[in-house]
Amino acid sequence: MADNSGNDKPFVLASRPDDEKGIPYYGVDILKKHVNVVWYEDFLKDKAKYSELIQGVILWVMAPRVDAALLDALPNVKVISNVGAGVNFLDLDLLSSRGLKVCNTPRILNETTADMGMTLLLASARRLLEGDQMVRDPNIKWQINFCGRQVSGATLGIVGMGGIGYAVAQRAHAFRMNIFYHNRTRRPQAEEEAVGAQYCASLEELLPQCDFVIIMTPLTAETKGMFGKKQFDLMKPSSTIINIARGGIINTAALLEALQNKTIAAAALDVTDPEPLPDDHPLLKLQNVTFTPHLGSATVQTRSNMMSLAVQNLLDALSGKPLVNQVI
Ligand SMILES: O=CC(=O)O
Repeated sequence: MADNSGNDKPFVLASRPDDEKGIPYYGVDILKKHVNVVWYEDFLKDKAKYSELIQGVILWVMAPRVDAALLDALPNVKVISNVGAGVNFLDLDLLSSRGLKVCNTPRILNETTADMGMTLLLASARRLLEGDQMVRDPNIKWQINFCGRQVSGATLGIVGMGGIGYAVAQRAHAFRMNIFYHNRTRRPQAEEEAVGAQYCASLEELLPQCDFVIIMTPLTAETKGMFGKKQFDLMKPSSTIINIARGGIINTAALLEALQNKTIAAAALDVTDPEPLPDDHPLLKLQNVTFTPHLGSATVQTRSNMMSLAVQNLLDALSGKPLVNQVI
């Protein structure tokens, strides 16, 4: 492509590294090797300079926000390339009505995200953060009889048996957990001896049996608010809910009530609705909730791989090559 930069790399819009959701330094290096980066803030300051040049947008942790106003200002944009698997935050109808391609980076984050799912499960079960606080804080009495909940041999329910769900099941199997799963379609591979998960056709069947329930399903119109009062009422009072998918799958008010009323024992949340939670949100006051700030795929190795794949997707889309990771 001819441009005024003295090279043939396409111009691509992205979020600046010092933004809250900006690209980290290792991502910037990968990006700059292959494209001319226009930082979103620079674009906002001088739209006339960049509008016509920009052919693609790289989305890092859902930023920058792609809406009709942005697309109106980018007449030559052809592809939106997401560094991540879930694209629930994009208006796919709008993007397809404008003839744009959307790509994502599924699969390469499965193992890392499953590691995080198990990390949250273990941390919540064994009260890791409360124990850490107890050791550090001179105002909290050090006590050796500070018990958590048993993981080995306990029963895990996996809601959403895609690639990440399967990787969680493999890890849970190594912990000798009994595994149940619920998925729109049955996954025979998960039921084989190597993992030994048992299928439940409904949440009604799955939830009452489980000590831990981990949510791994994408956020769609069908899964939005999938966990509300009715589902928490079906869970054991000693059970823990873990969400490493999207905050909106759980009704936040119902979760708060379930935790406050001891309908369930604990929660471990990598994602919330809203995200982040406002500083004064009552969930933040509860000791039996373990939080992480949407870190499912957050290792430098995996996030670098995701960035490389997203850039490759973008370049393929611009050069008209067949797309492996095309959402629309
Ligand atoms: O949340 C992260 C992703 O969708 O990849």
